[in-house]
Amino acid sequence: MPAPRDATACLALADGTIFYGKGFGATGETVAELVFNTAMTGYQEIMTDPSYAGQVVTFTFPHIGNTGVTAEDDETATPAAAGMVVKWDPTEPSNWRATGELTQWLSKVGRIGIGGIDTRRLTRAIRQQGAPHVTLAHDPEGRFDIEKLVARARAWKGLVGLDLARDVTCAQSYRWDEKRWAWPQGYTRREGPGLRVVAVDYGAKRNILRCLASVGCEVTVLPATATAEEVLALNPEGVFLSNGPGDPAATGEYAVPMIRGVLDRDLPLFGICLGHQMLALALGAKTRKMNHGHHGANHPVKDLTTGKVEITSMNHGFTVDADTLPKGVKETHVSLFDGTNCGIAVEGKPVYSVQYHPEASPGPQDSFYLFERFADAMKARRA
Ligand SMILES: NC(=O)CC[C@H](N)C(=O)O
Repeated sequence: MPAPRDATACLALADGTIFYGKGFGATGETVAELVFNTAMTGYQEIMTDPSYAGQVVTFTFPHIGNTGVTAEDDETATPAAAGMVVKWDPTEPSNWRATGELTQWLSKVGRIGIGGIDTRRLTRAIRQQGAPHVTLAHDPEGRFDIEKLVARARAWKGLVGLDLARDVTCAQSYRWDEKRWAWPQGYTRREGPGLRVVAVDYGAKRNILRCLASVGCEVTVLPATATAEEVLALNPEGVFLSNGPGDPAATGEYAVPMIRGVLDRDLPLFGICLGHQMLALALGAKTRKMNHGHHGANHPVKDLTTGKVEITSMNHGFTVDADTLPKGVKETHVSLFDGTNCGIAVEGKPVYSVQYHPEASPGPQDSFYLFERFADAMKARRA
């Protein structure tokens, strides 16, 4: 199919399918895995979630841009997602919190956007093919060498075996001292008692650190490659393993020895998403790549202990294989969409993790209790 005359951007899938559209944001080319996210809000939080490194995000919700952008919604300093695909041209912002426009912000942060795409057709292709490899190109002159773009997508090796946490982690350890809180409506912030938590940063979202602070944690953040000795030298009362991009098995090469060293000390330990997957690996389980993963803000998850269902925020393309969980480790949560594992706990110990995002951002806050559980475990240990 020849490029339509007004096309200024192009999305080339590795199987040769081409989508033309209108470019916005940065110009140039990027190669990545293509996923879709079904959240109706929170495009800025999604674009700045470090877990999206190596991925281009298709937004299935059509009104993108309508709340503009504000630095308050950045989940990290520089966005990790490689680019964004939307149905319409981004909408003009109309929101009191907006300090800027999505398109200008995207240019500033050097990420490519493409609008005018049949995102329903594209989403079906993602579901059928399994998150495809793509090249996204934006050229205001509309010059696209389609063969080259497809060849580049085909040549890319993909996320399996790729450790990206090293790229997005903090360069140095730091104390989380922001005085902004995050908790569900009606919740009263817990003052003190200053629970000493070490959070290992594999690409941590800021709202996780805010949630920890909101339940009374004093958080020191350490880079992804921190060793057990470095973590324990800070005399933590609890250790947190963050979310992050890439293949957990690749990241596990350095994370697993650290986690095992911490597990030996019987400290409360809590992990989210990549942190969940790496805790599972450290306990001896296996992870695998999913077809197209889970990316959205309305995923039902069942708590197998209480029978309650929570609506959760999700963003993962790998999953823990529950059949490989060793004795003494129980499955605590499952996805009601496809039955995949959504949580584990070590029996009799305050060591647990979840595949989804209790910090929301964006999404519902049903699962905030997990942060309180972590704080309670540390307090119980003190007592
Ligand atoms: N949000 C995350 O931490 C994602 C974890 C992992 N990179 C995955 O895609 O499954």
